[in-house]
Amino acid sequence: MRPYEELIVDIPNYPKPGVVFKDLTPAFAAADAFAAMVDDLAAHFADRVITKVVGAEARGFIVGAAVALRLGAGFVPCRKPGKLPRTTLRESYVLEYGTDALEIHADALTPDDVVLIVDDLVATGGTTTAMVRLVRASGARLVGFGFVVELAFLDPRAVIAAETDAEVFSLVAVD
Ligand SMILES: O=P(O)(O)OC[C@H]1O[C@H](OP(=O)(O)OP(=O)(O)O)[C@H](O)[C@@H]1O
Ligand SMILES: Nc1ncnc2[nH]cnc12
Repeated sequence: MRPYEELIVDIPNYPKPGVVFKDLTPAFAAADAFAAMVDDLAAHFADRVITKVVGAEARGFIVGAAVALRLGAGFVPCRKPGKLPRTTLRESYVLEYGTDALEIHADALTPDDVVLIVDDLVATGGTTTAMVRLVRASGARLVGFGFVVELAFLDPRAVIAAETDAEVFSLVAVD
């Protein structure tokens, strides 16, 4: 078992009844576990020339920025509405426990960029779908997805496959 796996804590009925929340903060806080997580994600994509990692507020920033550093790529944030100061593109999405929208700076990616989307967790695939659409609208080329946790029982791969054939890689699958 990799060191981060045993540090992911299940919180039943958070943030609402019926949801089992996967708390990754202990795995971020342990230096060896955090390093292993970032190294395992980066290693999987190390043979690709990735120019930008795209990640979503807020937990996607923690993993995404670290993976970007390991890959020698830049990091581009997707933020909740109203947080980015310049002209943005916006996409709405549905969460396991609500709805929201994400924005990206309109000039953050160019058609020359090769993009990896990174997040701590994929559940319904709603957040990921919004990021795919923002990357596409930016004109960049999406090559893959790296997730720490995939809630496979929600079948996010089917949702992602409806958008793109880019590779999906997860470190921990929850069936
Ligand atoms: O696949 P989905 O159903 O879209 O869910 C996955 C998203 O949910 C969490 O973020 P959340 O929106 O809770 O925001 P946070 O990172 O600010 O806590 C997680 O970090 C993913 O981005
Ligand atoms: N079950 C869950 N645990 C942690 N983050 C989430 N984001 C969406 N669903 C989640």
